[in-house]
Amino acid sequence: MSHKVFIDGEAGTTGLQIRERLEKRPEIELIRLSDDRRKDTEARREALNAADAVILCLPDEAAKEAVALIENPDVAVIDASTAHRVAEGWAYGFPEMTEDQRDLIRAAKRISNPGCHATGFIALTRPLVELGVLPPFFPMVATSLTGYSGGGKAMIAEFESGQGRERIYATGLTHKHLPEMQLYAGLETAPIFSPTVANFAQGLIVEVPLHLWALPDAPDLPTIYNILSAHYAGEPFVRVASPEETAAATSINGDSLRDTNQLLIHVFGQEDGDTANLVAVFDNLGKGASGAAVQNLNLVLGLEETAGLL
Ligand SMILES: NC(=O)C1=CN([C@@H]2O[C@H](COP(=O)(O)OP(=O)(O)OC[C@H]3O[C@@H](n4cnc5c(N)ncnc54)[C@H](OP(=O)(O)O)[C@@H]3O)[C@@H](O)[C@H]2O)C=CC1
Ligand SMILES: CC(=O)N[C@@H](CCC(=O)OP(=O)(O)O)C(=O)O
Repeated sequence: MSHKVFIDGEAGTTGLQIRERLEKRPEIELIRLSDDRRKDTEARREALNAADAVILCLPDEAAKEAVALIENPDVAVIDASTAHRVAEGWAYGFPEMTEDQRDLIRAAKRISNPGCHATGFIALTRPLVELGVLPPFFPMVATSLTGYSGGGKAMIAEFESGQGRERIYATGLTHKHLPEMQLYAGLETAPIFSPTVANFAQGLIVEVPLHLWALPDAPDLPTIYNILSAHYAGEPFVRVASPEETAAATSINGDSLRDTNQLLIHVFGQEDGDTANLVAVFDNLGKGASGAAVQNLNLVLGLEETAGLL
């Protein structure tokens, strides 16, 4: 049986990578609009209502408009934008987050694809909050190093023209991923979050440093490792590096998982030390966007979760 899928925003950075992952799959029939019709409201309305699933790879306002154009109750929507990440009635598209999240996604008609930075932060913290090792009131700090494709077509053009400069941004401490980071990590306050965009195309490293001594029960490093490693055991796309692998990783390149849907976690620190640095490495356009969207699509269409993904 073939499944009709429409990617609204197919010509953009995220959309293009989703198309590349889907067009090789015989069980998926892509509904496509010609270049002169891809922003035409009536053409989009028709495509949005004719699909079994649609993936929105649009700016927030256009994503909201697309959802409003859908009248067919059978259409499943996966929104890659920030528009619905903490909205009522939308399932958060991070299947590995908790035990029941995968089933929530399978049953949902409205799925929000997580933000790239948020994916790393939540992956590192939610299992610890869930088990009470990280209390919800704990003041958190996170940084991120992202490839420039995270800024879409405009930022790609800036860096590829040679004009792009590495920089910290979101300096007002109001990054658009803060609400989803707080909500889905299970925290009472948002983290202080400082991202850096660097001169490589695709990849992301999120870091969450922790003073273990300041946590209520002062857990040691092996406790943190064991919780994360048990939480992600058996996951096809999220892996916690063994202590030996982490000890050997004296530096990490931002683009080391480029073109995959993998997310690799390191728990850095000394076994008997009282500080830790939790690190998540992945592709901002893989597990941080397009790969994650395809994983969610597979779930919502009842297909093999790993189909078409590395
Ligand atoms: N890049 C990334 O790493 C990530 C991006 N996202 C999110 O995914 C969404 C898309 O981002 P990204 O792919 O980077 O952005 P791009 O700017 O690369 O692509 C956006 C696409 O949407 C098209 N578009 C804009 N308005 C409309 C409209 N009204 N109707 C139809 N098409 C429209 C644009 O057309 P045109 O080509 O004419 O400009 C463009 O092709 C955003 O919400 C972004 O926040 C999420 C996670 C990661
Ligand atoms: C380099 C850069 O600008 N990156 C974007 C994140 C892209 C992304 O994942 O966020 P959305 O899905 O929420 O758009 C940013 O930090 O705002």
